[in-house]
Amino acid sequence: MITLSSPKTLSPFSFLCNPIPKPQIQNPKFAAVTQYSDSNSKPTLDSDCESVFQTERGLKFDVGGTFFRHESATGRDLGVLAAALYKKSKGKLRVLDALCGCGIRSVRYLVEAEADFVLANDANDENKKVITENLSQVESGSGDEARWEVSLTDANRIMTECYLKRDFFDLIDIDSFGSDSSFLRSAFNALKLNGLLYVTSTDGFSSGGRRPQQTLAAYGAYVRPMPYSNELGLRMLIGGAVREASVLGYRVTPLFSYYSYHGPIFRVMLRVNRGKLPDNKHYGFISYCNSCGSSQEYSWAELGRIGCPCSDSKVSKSLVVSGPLWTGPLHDTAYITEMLSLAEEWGWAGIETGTDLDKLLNQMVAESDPRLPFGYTKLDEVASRAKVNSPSLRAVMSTLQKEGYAVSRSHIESNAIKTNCPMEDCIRIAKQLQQR
Ligand SMILES: C[S@@+](CC[C@H](N)C(=O)[O-])C[C@H]1O[C@@H](n2cnc3c(N)ncnc32)[C@H](O)[C@@H]1O
Repeated sequence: MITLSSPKTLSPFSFLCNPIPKPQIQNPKFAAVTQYSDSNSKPTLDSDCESVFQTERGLKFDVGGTFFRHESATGRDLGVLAAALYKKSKGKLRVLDALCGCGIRSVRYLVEAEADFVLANDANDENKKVITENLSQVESGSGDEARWEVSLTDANRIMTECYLKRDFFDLIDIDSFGSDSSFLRSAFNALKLNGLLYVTSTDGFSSGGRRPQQTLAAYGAYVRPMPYSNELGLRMLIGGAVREASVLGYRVTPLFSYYSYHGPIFRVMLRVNRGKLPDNKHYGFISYCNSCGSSQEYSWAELGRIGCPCSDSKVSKSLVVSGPLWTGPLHDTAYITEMLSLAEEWGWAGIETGTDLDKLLNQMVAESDPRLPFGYTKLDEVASRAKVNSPSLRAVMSTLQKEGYAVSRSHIESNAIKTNCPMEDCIRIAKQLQQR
């Protein structure tokens, strides 16, 4: 039962006295607002509609002039599921929503994941009214019993303040514009051991390999153009977190990795523990040969053998290399399976959007098959190399399975497959299918 009460605002921090410049708030053309009506809970995207909407669970949100993206709803759904699993297993959940916008995630963490406490922070003090009004749907409590607080400061500042007070969180959500890398270190510091860090990037240009100097600065990875750029984006994000975590003596494990072309948005849920990655396991390099279309992974120890079997010369103009990046699993299968059962138990089909969460989570389970390699193979690329029309996804997958290869769809690219079948055999199969 949600009751109304007055909000409590976090006091300013006197000892961190450098004034933080007001962040550049993008005036987003994407911030079209979704309106839900009581009669029809399916949203319609319409930038002219009112800025108030209601979720299927009766929560009302005013997005006011805040940055609100309807398309981020699936990312919010996944975050809430993970938070609820954490609460179920640990019995306690304290969340820091470090860039909360209108506070929609904060409310959802409180009501749907039953968080004990949420600190909702946003640097834009013009958002205060909207955030507090939205959070006022949940009783605020007071003192040790406080269920939520609002803070209006820079995310790094609030996380550093919490760390210095030894006030640690079970889950920190960093939903930033562009790259989140500047928030990582203070987020690790403010997180409990075994806690969850939900990080974001909306930097599709960089993962496309068009700004290698920028990816080097932000994520410590030199990223070049490769056909599976959106998976590179996720791996670059995780790799950046691996690097930052190891500076502090932590290691991260991805629980799920989610890409959406709306934005685009790259979101990764990481579990953070003390310790280093053994021998830089899963933190290495990937090569792609533009000539033959094959990809290969290399650990740091294998850097000396970078090359493509299709070329006599080791250094080929056709070969591009990106890294270091996360080369390990994008998802923890057991964890996604738990998320799936919870979504089913709740009767969830995407609480805000009606998205088919079951389908998404099932695809994530399928693409977690340990036999499947880095990247995905776009069927258009296969068709172009085979000089045939693009084959049907279903026919290619069924042929690959019959030939004993591992294969799955990719939640990242609809007309692509993940497979351990070499490109030359994919080309052969595409030609055979064309002849039928
Ligand atoms: C992508 S929006 C957040 C959307 C929100 N989490 C949601 O689910 O709808 C990013 C927010 O970060 C805030 N912001 C930008 N820079 C910040 C900073 N350095 N510290 C804290 N908040 C910041 C902006 O005011 C904006 O509301």
